[in-house]
Parts: sequence; structure tokens; C-alpha cells
Amino acid sequence: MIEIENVTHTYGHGEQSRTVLRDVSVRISEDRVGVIGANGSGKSTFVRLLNGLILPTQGRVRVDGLDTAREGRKVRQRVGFCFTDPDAQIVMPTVAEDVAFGLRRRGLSATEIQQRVRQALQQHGLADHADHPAHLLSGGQKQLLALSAVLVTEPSLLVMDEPTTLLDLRNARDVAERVAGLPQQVVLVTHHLDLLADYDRVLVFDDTRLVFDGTPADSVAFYRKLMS
Ligand SMILES: Nc1ncnc2c1ncn2[C@@H]1O[C@H](COP(=O)(O)OP(=O)(O)OP(=O)(O)O)[C@@H](O)[C@H]1O
Repeated sequence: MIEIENVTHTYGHGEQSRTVLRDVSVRISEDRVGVIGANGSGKSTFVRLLNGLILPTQGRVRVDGLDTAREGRKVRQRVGFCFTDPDAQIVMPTVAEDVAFGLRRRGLSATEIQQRVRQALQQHGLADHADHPAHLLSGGQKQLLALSAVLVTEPSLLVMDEPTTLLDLRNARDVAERVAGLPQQVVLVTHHLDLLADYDRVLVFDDTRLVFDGTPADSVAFYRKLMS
């Protein structure tokens, strides 16, 4: 369960400050939740609140009862985050090392780590690339690597901020289909509205506010009208 209570977020201080989210309150228990809205409307800021990457200036964010401001480490163990650009997430030289990186400090044996890494790579079509240099993968493969590196840690919530924006249509569909089949709760920010057709709920942001909250069809219709 995600609970957002009266959250306002302001970047910077004084004259340079900029409020980008205003008084957002929402409780999310559905498995598949989309987040849409114009550029700069506050979507990324909203989802970054969910794993404590950003702390609210006012209000409170809780994930499974854990306050992100007080229990950031525990929250981050539960909440996996995928960015638009997988290069921002790839930290190790080879594919297998990168997936293993997220498992450090989890108290697992080397054998367990190897097993989990092998399984994650198999699940996401990277089994043949385990020893390849990560930076030489294609864009689509890099996003699958980023996804594998997050999922290997077995989060209960997966937050994705426009993970298909840099991908061609085939790779975008591939990522979306993999995400659809996951056991995790998923919160997906996207401008690819068709990816949300089967989602349980879609939130629409506009100019710092959560302005609509409904089914994919209703939310997309609202958003299209907003943009016309
Ligand atoms: N670190 C920051 N410091 C100051 N302003 C920021 C920072 N990050 C984002 N902003 C501003 O906050 C506003 C909301 O940004 P945010 O990235 O949350 O929007 P978004 O809806 O995700 O946009 P997009 O669809 O373009 O990714 C934007 O005007 C942006 O310039």
C-alpha cells in the first residue's frame, strides 16, 4: 500500500525555489498504476517520492506503512526504481556483475548470488550475455539489464519512470510485456498511453497537481482533452 498525504514538493530555496507538486493526496493499492501528464507536470517528482529519492517538503509518504523520510533504507529495499536511461543505472563492467551489484550487503553466499543472477538473466533474455561488457549492449538490452538488476533484489514495488521512451517499438513492447507479467506492484510513468490499456488505475498530473484519477480509458480521455 502506498499512502501519499498532503504532499507538496519544492525544489531549491528562497528566490530560486520552485514548487512542482502541490497538496497531492492518494492511496494506491492496485497492482498496475499508470502516471501520465504533460512534460514538467510533476510526474517524475511524484514517483521519486515513492522510494525516498526525493523527500516531501510538506506532507508524508508511506510505503507498506514505512515513512520514506524516516525509514529510507527499508523503503529502498522494497521499492525498485527503473529510470528512462539505463546508462544511468548500469554501474559495473559486465552484465552479470551489474546484476550481482544490487545483491551486495544482503548477506547472501557467493553461490546464492550466482544462482539469483543466472536466473534473472535467463528470465529477461540476457543469459547469453552474462560476461559481455554492459556498455556494449543495445539500448533495449540495456533496459532489460537495468530491469534485471532491480528485480534480482525482489522488490515488492517496481517504479518505472518512462522506461520505454528511448526504445524502438519492438523493445518498448518487450519491456511492457515483461512488466505486465511481474508479480510486483508496478507504478509506471509513461507518454506511451497505449501501454496502460490493461492497467487498474491511471493518475493524471497537470501543472503540479493530481488532476484526475480513474480507469485507463477515462484518464487518457481526460488527458487528451487537457492537451487539445
Ligand atoms: N532537481 C530539480 N531542481 C529544480 N527543479 C527541478 C528539479 N527536477 C525537476 N525540476 C522541475 O520540476 C518540474 C517538474 O519536473 P518533473 O521531472 O517532475 O516533471 P515530469 O512531469 O516528469 O516531466 P517530463 O514528462 O518532462 O519528464 C519541472 O519544471 C522541472 O524543471
